[in-house]
Amino acid sequence: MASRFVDRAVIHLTAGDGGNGCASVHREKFKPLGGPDGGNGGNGGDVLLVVDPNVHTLLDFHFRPHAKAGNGKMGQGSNRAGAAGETLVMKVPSGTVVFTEDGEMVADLIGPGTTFVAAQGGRGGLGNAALASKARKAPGFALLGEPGEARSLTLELRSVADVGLLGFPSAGKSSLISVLSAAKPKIADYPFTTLVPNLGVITGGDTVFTMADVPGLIPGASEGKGLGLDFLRHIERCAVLVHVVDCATLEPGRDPVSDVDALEEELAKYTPSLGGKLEERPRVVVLNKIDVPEAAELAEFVRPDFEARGLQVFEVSTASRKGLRELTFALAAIVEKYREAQPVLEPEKIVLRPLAVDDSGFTVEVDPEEEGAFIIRGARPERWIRQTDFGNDEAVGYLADRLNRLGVEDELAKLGAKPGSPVTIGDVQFEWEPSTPSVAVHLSGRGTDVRLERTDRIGATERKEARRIRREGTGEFEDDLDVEE
Ligand SMILES: Nc1nc2c(ncn2[C@@H]2O[C@H](COP(=O)(O)OP(=O)(O)OP(=O)(O)O)[C@@H](O)[C@H]2O)c(=O)[nH]1
Ligand SMILES: [Mg+2]
Repeated sequence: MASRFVDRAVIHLTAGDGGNGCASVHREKFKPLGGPDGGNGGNGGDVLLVVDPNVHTLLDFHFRPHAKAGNGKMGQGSNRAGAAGETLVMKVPSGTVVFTEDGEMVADLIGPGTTFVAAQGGRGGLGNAALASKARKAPGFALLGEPGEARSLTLELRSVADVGLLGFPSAGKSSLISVLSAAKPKIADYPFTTLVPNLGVITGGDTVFTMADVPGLIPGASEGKGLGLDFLRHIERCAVLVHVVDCATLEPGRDPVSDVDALEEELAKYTPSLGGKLEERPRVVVLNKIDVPEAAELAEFVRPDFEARGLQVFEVSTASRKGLRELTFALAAIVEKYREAQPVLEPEKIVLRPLAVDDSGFTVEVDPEEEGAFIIRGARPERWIRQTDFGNDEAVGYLADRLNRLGVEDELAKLGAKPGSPVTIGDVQFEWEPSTPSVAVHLSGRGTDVRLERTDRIGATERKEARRIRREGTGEFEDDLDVEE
């Protein structure tokens, strides 16, 4: 029998790459030297996790843990933007909690439609039309699309049930759900029948509530015995915990009071990762199997012990269906009370995006591994590196201008960088060439494309068009551009 608990899955997601921008020059009959008209590349598709009410387990991810969204298409001439890459939607059950590889919780997805942007598509690169400016009238280059984000995430399912059942294996937890609701979980006389929590919907008077049954718990579970404590995350959200006690067990050393005590001891060792404390959750005791005469006697005998602890006690038999009505109504009342005390949470259609961080800064440090070398860090410089086609001198010149304008050069000079000092940004290392006036002239931003007439004046209309493309195409780039007009 598999002892693996399946409501946890590690998935590997790759968002789509952004399409490259296009460097193109407008051509018309009798007017061979037109302005730049290369379109922007399309953004890569995101990978989204979306809560779907028809999905109940994470099992699918177990078998198919890899997923990739569509790439953005390249921009083209005549100002044609590349199509955006297709978004990939992965359907998850309500109650899915998402963790990063470092174990940091990044999303807790509850309610149909709740969406988490799990991996962001790379931005498309700007085409040369959008890069045109007064100083760089006909750029002979375009920006590369950025690679899509690649991430490994751990998904964990925590039921959003109102009532959580606890009990030794074979106490009758699954049986109880099956007689109280329409759920038909697997019931058998061997322990650990339940490997995946079952969920049942129960009606008590005007109250409709859910009940989750979790795999049997045994002493030592907190050290990993049996199925361990992993599945306790399923009851973290429950309004009330129900101890289901087998009063008919013939196992030596077991009786209702010590069973409950043993499980309470294990519970105390579990730290809910969603916060809150399980100790504070209300509990009731269900003494099961009273259709067996000895069990009925035992139940009657131990009832006062539990009541003395302030616990509500119900004697039931899922076999002869005794005591179920009372139990149902009592649970409905506790759930009602709990709901009234909770702030109303309607997370319809919530979209969780990674936090927007301030990416304007950068740092320059001495490279600890290479003498006389430097490392530049920062979201913008690193992005600019990814956008640069290093096979194109003009594109490299544009990068140098951007870095210079950000203040990277000043900072390097301050730290004592010399011409030729190795400088690393992201995945790329190059030799630092300070833009002395002569260099600056060399990288003046004029088109180096032989088809371009360098004196060609760019008209106001073209500049306006470039602005429009920037705005409409990939507006998010605005602050990245160092276009002086
Ligand atoms: N006589 C009697 N047997 C019962 C009653 N309730 C459950 N059983 C039996 O107890 C056994 C275990 O029942 P389950 O509902 O599978 O128990 P469980 O607590 O879900 O067990 P695990 O999933 O293994 O933790 C089965 O053989 C049931 O038929 C009852 O009220 N009376
Ligand atoms: Mg069961």
